[in-house]
Amino acid sequence: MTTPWMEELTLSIAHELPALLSTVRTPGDFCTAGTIELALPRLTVQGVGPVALPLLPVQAKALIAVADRAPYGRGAQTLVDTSVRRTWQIGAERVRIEGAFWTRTLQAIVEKAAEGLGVTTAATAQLYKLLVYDEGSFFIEHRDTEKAAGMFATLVVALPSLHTGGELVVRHKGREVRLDLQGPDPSMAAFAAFYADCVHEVRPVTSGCRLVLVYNLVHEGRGRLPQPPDYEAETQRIAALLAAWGAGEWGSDDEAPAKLVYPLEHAYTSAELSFQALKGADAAAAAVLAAAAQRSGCELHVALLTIEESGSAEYSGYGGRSWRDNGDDEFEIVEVCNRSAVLSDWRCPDGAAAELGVFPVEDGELCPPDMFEDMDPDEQVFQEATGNEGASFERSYRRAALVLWPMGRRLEVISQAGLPVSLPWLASLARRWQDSGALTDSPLWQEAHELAGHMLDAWPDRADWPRPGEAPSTAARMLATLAQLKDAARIEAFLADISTASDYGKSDNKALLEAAALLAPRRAGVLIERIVRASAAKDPGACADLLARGAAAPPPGRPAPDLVAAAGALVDALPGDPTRASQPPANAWWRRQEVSSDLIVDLVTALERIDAALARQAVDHLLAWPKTYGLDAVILPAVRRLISQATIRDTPGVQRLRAACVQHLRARTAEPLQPPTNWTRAATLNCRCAHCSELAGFLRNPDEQSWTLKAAEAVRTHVTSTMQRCRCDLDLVTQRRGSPYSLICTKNQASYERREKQRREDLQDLEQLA
Ligand SMILES: O=C(O)CCC(=O)C(=O)O
Ligand SMILES: [Fe+2]
Repeated sequence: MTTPWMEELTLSIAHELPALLSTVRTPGDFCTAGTIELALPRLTVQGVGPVALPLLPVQAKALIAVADRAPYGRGAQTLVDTSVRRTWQIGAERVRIEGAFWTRTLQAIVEKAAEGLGVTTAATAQLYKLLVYDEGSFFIEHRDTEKAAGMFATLVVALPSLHTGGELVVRHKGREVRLDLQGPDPSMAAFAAFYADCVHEVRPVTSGCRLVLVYNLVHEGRGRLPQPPDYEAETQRIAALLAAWGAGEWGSDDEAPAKLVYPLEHAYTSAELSFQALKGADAAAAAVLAAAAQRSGCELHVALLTIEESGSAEYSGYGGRSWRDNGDDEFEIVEVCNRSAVLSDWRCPDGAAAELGVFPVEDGELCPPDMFEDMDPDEQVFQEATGNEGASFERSYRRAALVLWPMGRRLEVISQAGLPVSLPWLASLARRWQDSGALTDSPLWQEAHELAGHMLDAWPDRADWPRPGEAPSTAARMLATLAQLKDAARIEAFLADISTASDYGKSDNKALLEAAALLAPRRAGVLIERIVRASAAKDPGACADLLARGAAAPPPGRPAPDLVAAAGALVDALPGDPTRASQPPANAWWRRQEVSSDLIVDLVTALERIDAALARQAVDHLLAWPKTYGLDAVILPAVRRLISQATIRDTPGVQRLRAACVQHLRARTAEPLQPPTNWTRAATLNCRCAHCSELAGFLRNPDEQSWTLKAAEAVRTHVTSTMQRCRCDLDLVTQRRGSPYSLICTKNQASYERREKQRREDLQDLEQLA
């Protein structure tokens, strides 16, 4: 529902969100942490001397020997109480830390800390103490007292020293961060900084020794002390906006975008993309959006946005908005004809990669929708005009973007991304549901059921056409997943739907029947009949395979589908009789495949199991149209296979086909078969030109074995092709001597040899069949 004022403003949420975010410019939080490369400094402690890093246990002992028990402040007093604070301290005046790189390292730490805290004015770090935490040391929750004028935060730098435990926990306004300040490597130092009014504690060290330098971060100059950036008001307004979006108050699901894509300002490569690596205003926007998304039930990711555009351009020597192409020519863009926008390389707020794949960006999802109008493309190429085409251009933009959607529309977003994304997603839900052993009322199943519903609503007419060979189609993968989920309602809807789709193929059959087995046999039969009616004319082989599989033993514990009607539909659509209405139109865009013996085997096997009368009718048809169902090419190979199967061998249909083959073979074996007694050979040629007539005379001549045709190449080629077309009993050799060359033709008895081979095969077949 749209409220009246929204109609007036005609603003979309894709305008409103960036407007609110535009005031959020400074990143920063109450606490920040990081690691930095550390060129080892020279650390000297009065009473101990030089201290090696990483810290050695003997030197930890030596440090403790010269250290004091650290006190804690209570009101104006400082007290030592090892039940409140148990750690060792060495005052700054007894610690020297130097080295060629140290000043630079500390400077970099202070800069990073200041940025993380959102401090834009200059800050310096003053060493306060060196703290040594041996096993069992800790510091309970406290706030630091202001130890120097202008101090606004505490900076802790952990020096390389092996230990476990000792995490620093910082709390502020109901939020908490827990930091393990142990560099990942001895050449790294970890640091943390937090505003002075934050409550913090150090958890007990459970082994080893924790060694930290504590600094006061001091504000230079006059003016108000830095404060943690507070975008609470913005966060609240954005959270309210997002909540309204999720509740449909910015328009129904059809009107309001399902997701929002907010491009960032800085450039990031795919490798460096993460919430943690965002800079400046990007980091600020991400932090506010992350908090607002969490409060309003939205999911937030960062991803790479790629926009590609192409269209027409014009050569322009003058003004206007134009770009200089690498040469001297100037072009102006006339019209953007194609635009594609996709998201990839997803990351979660916690830094993990999200396996989401490539998502399209739909109209109305970019924030703001016109953001690319003023932006320079990352790449732009102009193509000069050619003879029949005007000048054109291609360009692309690449930006990191924050992407969010209401949790309630997540499945819609995934299905909107298309089958390459939604199908694996559904399969993973199904697998997880099956592994969990849960029932169909579990949330996981419901989620899968809902996603499948979205996918069926958007199922493409031809999911993946043309389809690569025998790979299972997307339809088959969908059906297998629905069968895994035992989702009878969606299977039913899907089978009713794909029955008219033109991309059904043989490789779908297994999945199709496994899914159909979850339906009532009668209903399964009706749906299978529809599929056969829609596909039999185009692919009778696939339909025959479907019926043969369906008529075979059903999966254990499942009734067989009722296939009589589907079988009838296939028999009606069998190819052959050109007067049948079910025959494909002459202008069909597909070409029917040749009838194969597979079709006959499947057809007869299926029909003999499903309905004897239909089997009889089908066999009548096969024998009535020998041009389509050639006895030698199709029927005989099928019969050989059919009689090798004990369960089908003796059925009436197979017996009739066998009898027809036997009759055909007997007739052929009765014909006389003798080798030629002289040089006369068959001379029925399909050309009467002078050369071919001369050839015919030679073939008929009982006394001539060889003939030489000395003629130009064109003539030799022509006569050769006649001989090949008419399968003359001749061996050919070209004699490359003299001009023109000569074609020497020598008679053989190839046709007799072919017949003789055929005879041997026929006799073998007869022995097997009769
Ligand atoms: O050891 C730390 O990480 C913090 C120490 C601390 O809180 C303090 O010295 O006040
Ligand atoms: Fe402290």
